[in-house]
Amino acid sequence: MPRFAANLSMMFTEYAFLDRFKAAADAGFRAVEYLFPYDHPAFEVADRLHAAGLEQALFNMPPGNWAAGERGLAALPGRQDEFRANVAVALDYARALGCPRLHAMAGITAGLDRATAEATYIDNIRFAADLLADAGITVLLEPINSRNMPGYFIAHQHQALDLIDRIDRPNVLVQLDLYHAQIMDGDLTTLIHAMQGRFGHVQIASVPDRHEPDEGELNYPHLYAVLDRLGYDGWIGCEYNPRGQTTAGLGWFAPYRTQA
Ligand SMILES: O=C(O)C(=O)[C@H](O)CO
Ligand SMILES: [Mg+2]
Repeated sequence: MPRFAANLSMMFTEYAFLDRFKAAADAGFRAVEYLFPYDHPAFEVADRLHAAGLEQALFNMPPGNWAAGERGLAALPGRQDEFRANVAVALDYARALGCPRLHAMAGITAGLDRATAEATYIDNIRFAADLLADAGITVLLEPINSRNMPGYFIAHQHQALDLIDRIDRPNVLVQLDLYHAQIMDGDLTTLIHAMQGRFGHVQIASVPDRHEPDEGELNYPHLYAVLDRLGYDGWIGCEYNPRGQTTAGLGWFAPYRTQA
């Protein structure tokens, strides 16, 4: 049975961030993910997580200047020192939260020399993987669709798989966001089978509107069954924008709530 993690960057936004943990637990979730916890001290975030009895499934390493349009640093030549300092920051938070997965965003590399960006990325992700391995943390790489994030370093699943082969570290896996994968690649049942063992986290949202997974062109109950048959026992992150009030849109979650 699938196990779902509420994404607190997109869900329960009716509440202040630190209050979303209890809201998610009250709605029946047993795990959460979000983009960035860094506006709050790690101990404060951990206190809310633990008070709500939740697991921390995933969060992102610091992405550079998000407000200025930066979307990660890992593939940006000349930003290696900042990226590597950010890995240490994320590690501190991951230890406080007991989080075994960190997403390393690559950055907007349109206009940059591709070979240089790839070499920078491989070196940086190797650094992150080696630093995080002792803490038992997996580094995740996520292809992001070019409609939502034009110019982002990787948009297709095969690009991430190729880079992971070249990075050659056992604790580097794909963050398989099925919303992005449908937009850029499609054929998801075959794709998931082909990627068995290569992804360490899954995320979902409706396509094309990125709402609850009960509308749009994807048959998510079929995809949950595919993941189950492959023995995927990780979390499925609900990275969607609710159509309205978060709990009003959780009808899709009812059949899975006891397994959450
Ligand atoms: O954009 C996504 O789907 C993600 O999961 C990134 O972590 C945030 O942009
Ligand atoms: Mg995602």
